[in-house]
Amino acid sequence: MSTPTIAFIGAGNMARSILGGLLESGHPAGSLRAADPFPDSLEQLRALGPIATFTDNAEAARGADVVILAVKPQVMAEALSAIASQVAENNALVISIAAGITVDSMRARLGDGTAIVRCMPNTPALLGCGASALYATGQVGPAQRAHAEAILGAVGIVEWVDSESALDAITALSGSGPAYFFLLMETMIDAGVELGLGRETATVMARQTALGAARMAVEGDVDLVELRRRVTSPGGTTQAAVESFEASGLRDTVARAMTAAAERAAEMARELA
Ligand SMILES: NC(=O)C1=CN([C@@H]2O[C@H](COP(=O)(O)OP(=O)(O)OC[C@H]3O[C@@H](n4cnc5c(N)ncnc54)[C@H](OP(=O)(O)O)[C@@H]3O)[C@@H](O)[C@H]2O)C=CC1
Ligand SMILES: O=C(O)[C@@H]1CCC=N1
Repeated sequence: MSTPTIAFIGAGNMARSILGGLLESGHPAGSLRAADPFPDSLEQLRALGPIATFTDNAEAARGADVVILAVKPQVMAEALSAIASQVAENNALVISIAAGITVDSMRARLGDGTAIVRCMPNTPALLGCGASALYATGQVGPAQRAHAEAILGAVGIVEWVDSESALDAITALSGSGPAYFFLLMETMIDAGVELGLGRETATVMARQTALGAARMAVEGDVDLVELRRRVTSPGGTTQAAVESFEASGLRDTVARAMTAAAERAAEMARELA
């Protein structure tokens, strides 16, 4: 597979993590560029490697094989208009990581024939352990598909989905998901403090417990129910806690929260169309 020239439009958190992963995986810096109106963000990217940077989106997109849209949904329309003619000229693959920006709304600004991949990554991409779901339009060829998979694969696992609407559910699960785990950890720390622990001790123990649990969930091939069973001694402390969670409706609470996230993704798609 030839090395594609990749242009990032938007040089914020997600661009930084994906670009950093590409450099670490051996992608040559000379084939990477980025644009952002704010020089400070560009400087942070240049600290990762000698990439070309621009304050003009069209200049960054000129001649690129892949253009990655890593801006907030609210500025997407402006960014799409800026890159449209460069994308058409070069038959570039456009990858959008923005929540709630549909293929249709991108096509309206880029043209119907544009090869588009919509992607939903997550912030653990910063550490190379992200989870990204990808959806490709019919215009995306096999080589472009392989490029998209290699780019997001540089910062974690990649799953293809075969319907665009699945991305709303993915956003609710893994896109927003890291925040759910952080919230649970915050509440565990607060509860530990209520039970008499110092905040520092509670924080250290909660963080390491999350790390240990996550590694057990991912690294072994034991299913989650069995892993939970192994912690739960009959009539013991874990059973008391889990019964309390179940009685409080934890499963419904999580399902309602994820439904709210998925509905918000669909609503953003309508607002930003
Ligand atoms: N954060 C997350 O957990 C996830 C985010 N996403 C999606 O990723 C996208 C980027 O998010 P994130 O990296 O967190 O956001 P950031 O705000 O960190 O990055 C966006 C960058 O784009 C810059 N920018 C603003 N206007 C323009 C413009 N017209 N042209 C080019 N660049 C511009 C911003 O500058 P300034 O900040 O100064 O405005 C900022 O540096 C969003 O669409 C989001 O939906 C997807 C999955 C997970
Ligand atoms: O909260 C958001 O809208 C973005 C998308 C997924 C994570 N952050």
